[in-house]
Amino acid sequence: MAASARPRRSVLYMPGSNTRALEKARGLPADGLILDLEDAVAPEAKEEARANVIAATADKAYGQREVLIRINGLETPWGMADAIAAATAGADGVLLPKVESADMVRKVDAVLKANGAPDDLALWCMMETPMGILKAAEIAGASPRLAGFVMGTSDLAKDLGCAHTPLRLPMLTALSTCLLAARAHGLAIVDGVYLDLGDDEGFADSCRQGRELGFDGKTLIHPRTIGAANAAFGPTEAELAWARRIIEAHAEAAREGRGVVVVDGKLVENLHVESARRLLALAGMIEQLEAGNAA
Ligand SMILES: CC(C)(COP(=O)(O)OP(=O)(O)OC[C@H]1O[C@@H](n2cnc3c(N)ncnc32)[C@H](O)[C@@H]1OP(=O)(O)O)[C@@H](O)C(=O)NCCC(=O)NCCSC(=O)C[C@H](O)C(=O)O
Ligand SMILES: [Mg+2]
Repeated sequence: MAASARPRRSVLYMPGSNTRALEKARGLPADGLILDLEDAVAPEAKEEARANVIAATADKAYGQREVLIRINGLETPWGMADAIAAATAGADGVLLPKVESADMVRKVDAVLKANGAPDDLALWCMMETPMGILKAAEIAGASPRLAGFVMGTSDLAKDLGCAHTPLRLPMLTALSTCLLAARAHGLAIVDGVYLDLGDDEGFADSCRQGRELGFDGKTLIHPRTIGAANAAFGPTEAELAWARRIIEAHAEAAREGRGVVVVDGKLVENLHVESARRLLALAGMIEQLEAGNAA
């Protein structure tokens, strides 16, 4: 499954054990939600968290927000039961942690299929270990169900032994490797979390960097950061105006038999027009999503 085109500017994690957060997310302006059964949930709360998450997704109360369930790995005591429960929970996708091989993806895919998962249930992979990063291309092509990658920069920093600095210089190779693999296979890709909830400026810089690198959006740990992520990864009015201008100017040039045109001193070719059309389409989808969620 190539990633469906939809806004993924802000994707908020919440622990499946936190019923207040699961409830609160119904009214939050995040494009996507990750209902977590893995690292945010203590071992003694795993069963209860699974039941909470299944109840929350069965309710269909998250509107048009994209809902992913992050299960525990199949090698853990909870992973198999999580995958079986998630198969028919009504979520948009299942997010598999610490993926290190195509085989891991195929095993979960098989469990989902054997347990009645609909064909359009997407599979997403956390990219967060050195081996996973080295195998990114193989993982990205592992299953037709695969729709996207989520960067797990906290686990990655731990395993690399590198500093988790605001602009992530020590992880840039890993981020870019996953971007290359995801885009080569038509997958979506969402950036990792920013851990310092008191550092708004650092958060904004990190979003800007993520967008420049090519990520579709950012994973978040607290609702207070949703607005800034939506602003950083959404098109600005100036970008939309430019997109409309170059589409028009290029169409005019084409009518005159020319393939390129110069607008405000900048060369515009067909590839720029394609990007401009994609941006306008994203803006339309954002408008629709926000209207749907506000209704
Ligand atoms: C970090 C938190 C523990 C803070 O929680 P809390 O103390 O409750 O914060 P606030 O009092 O400021 O909350 C204000 C209201 O917002 C709601 N809230 C808070 N967080 C969330 C959330 N994530 N989703 C939905 N709603 C949320 C509170 O309930 C308050 O509501 P109200 O009662 O109406 O006032 C907490 O934010 C938290 O648990 N965050 C998520 C942590 C998490 O999921 N971590 C795991 C994912 S990160 C990861 O694993 C990355 C990856 O794997 C890697 O390796 O990098
Ligand atoms: Mg992790």
